Amino acid sequence: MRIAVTGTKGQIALALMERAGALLGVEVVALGRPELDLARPETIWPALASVRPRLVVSAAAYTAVDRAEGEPTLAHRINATGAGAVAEAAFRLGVPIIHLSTDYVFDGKKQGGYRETDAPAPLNVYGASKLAGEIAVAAAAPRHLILRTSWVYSPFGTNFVKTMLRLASVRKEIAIVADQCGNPSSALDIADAILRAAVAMDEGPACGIYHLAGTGTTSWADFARHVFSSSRARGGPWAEVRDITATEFAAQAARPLNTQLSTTKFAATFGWTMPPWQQSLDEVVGRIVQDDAGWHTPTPLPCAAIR
Ligand SMILES: NC(=O)C1=CN([C@@H]2O[C@H](COP(=O)(O)OP(=O)(O)OC[C@H]3O[C@@H](n4cnc5c(N)ncnc54)[C@H](OP(=O)(O)O)[C@@H]3O)[C@@H](O)[C@H]2O)C=CC1
Ligand SMILES: Cc1cn([C@H]2C[C@H](O)[C@@H](COP(=O)(O)OP(=O)(O)O[C@H]3O[C@@H](C)C(=O)[C@@H](O)[C@H]3O)O2)c(=O)[nH]c1=O
Ligand SMILES: [Mg+2]
Repeated sequence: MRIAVTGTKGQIALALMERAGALLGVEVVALGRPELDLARPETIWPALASVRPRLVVSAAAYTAVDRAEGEPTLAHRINATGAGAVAEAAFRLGVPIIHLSTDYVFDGKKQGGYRETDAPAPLNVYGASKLAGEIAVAAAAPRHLILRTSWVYSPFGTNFVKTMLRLASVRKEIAIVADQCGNPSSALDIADAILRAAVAMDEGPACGIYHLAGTGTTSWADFARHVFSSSRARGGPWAEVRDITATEFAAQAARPLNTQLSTTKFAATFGWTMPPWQQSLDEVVGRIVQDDAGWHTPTPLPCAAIR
C-alpha cells in the first residue's frame, strides 16, 4: 500500500516513515514545500496526483501555537483551507484520508476525559484554525478519519521534550506550568495507530472523529520531571523543575487547562490503545540522549587524533 503523507520534516510524518519502513508492502511518500504548499492550494492536487497513493495522511500543519496569535490568516490558510484542499484531492483520487487534529480544539474546562461528542470551543488561533480544518476535511472527503491527538513528542523536529533537554543543558532550574493537564503522545505510537487504522479503512467504511493519545494524564511540570529523571538515568542533561501557573508563564496564546482525551472509541473500533506515556517517553528520551552527543560534556581529543 502506498501512503502519501503531507510534511517532509514533521514529527508524525517522520515517525510514519520510520514505522512503515519496518512493514513489508507499505510505502510512505512524503510531500512538502515547495512541491506541496498548503498555503498555495493550487500545488496540492498536482503533488498528490503524481504519487497515486492508496491513502492520504494529512499531517502537515501550522503548529506554532504562540506565533499563530499574530498570524491568524496564515494559520487558517494552512490549517483550514489547505487541509480542505488535501481532502478534496483525496476525494478526487478516490482514496480515504486520515487527518491529524488537536486537543486544543477544546477549552479545557471539562473535568475528566474529553469524548468525541463533547463540543469544541478553542481558546486560541491555532485551535480555531484546526477546528475549521476538521470541518473542511469532513465536508470534502466522506471517507475520512480525523484523529485528535495531543502533546506530541518524538526524537524528530521540535517538541517539548527536546526543548526541555536543551534548556537543562544550560540551566539548573526551569519554571514550568503545573496547572495544565493532558496526555503526552509519542509520534511513533501515533504512527503505529495510523498504520492500523489505514488497514481498517482500506477494508471497510470507518469514518469520523477519533481521540488518540498516550495512556495517562500529567501536567507539563510533571512531564518535564519525568523527562529529566529519564535523561539523568542515561547520563543526559537534567534540571530541577519549579511549578508555576499558566498565568505566571504568560504565554502569548491561551492554552486549555485540561485536555485529557478519552480514547475508548479508537480502542473499540481499531483494537488499539497507546502505551502509558511514561513507557514511550523513556524510549524517546533514550534515543535523544544517545543520538545527540551535544548533551554530554565534550571530551577534548588529543592532537594526534585531530590530525
Ligand atoms: N505537535 C503537537 O504537539 C501536536 C500536533 N498535532 C497535529 O498533528 C499534526 C502533525 O504534527 P507534528 O508532526 O508535530 O508537526 P510538526 O510541527 O513537527 O511539523 C509540521 C509539518 O508541517 C509542515 N508545514 C507547515 N506549513 C506548511 C505548508 N504551508 N505547506 C506544507 N507543509 C507545511 C512543516 O514543514 P517544514 O518542515 O517545511 O516547516 C512540517 O513538516 C499536525 O496536524 C498538528 O496540528 C496535534 C496535537 C499535538
Ligand atoms: C518552554 C517552556 C514552556 N512552558 C509551558 C508553556 C506551555 O504552557 C507548555 C507547553 O509549551 P509548548 O510551547 O511546548 O507547547 P504547545 O506548543 O502549547 O503544545 C501544543 O502544540 C500544539 C501543536 C498541539 O496541538 C498541542 O497538543 C500541544 O502539544 O509549557 C513552561 O512552563 N516553561 C518553559 O520553559
Ligand atoms: Mg509549541
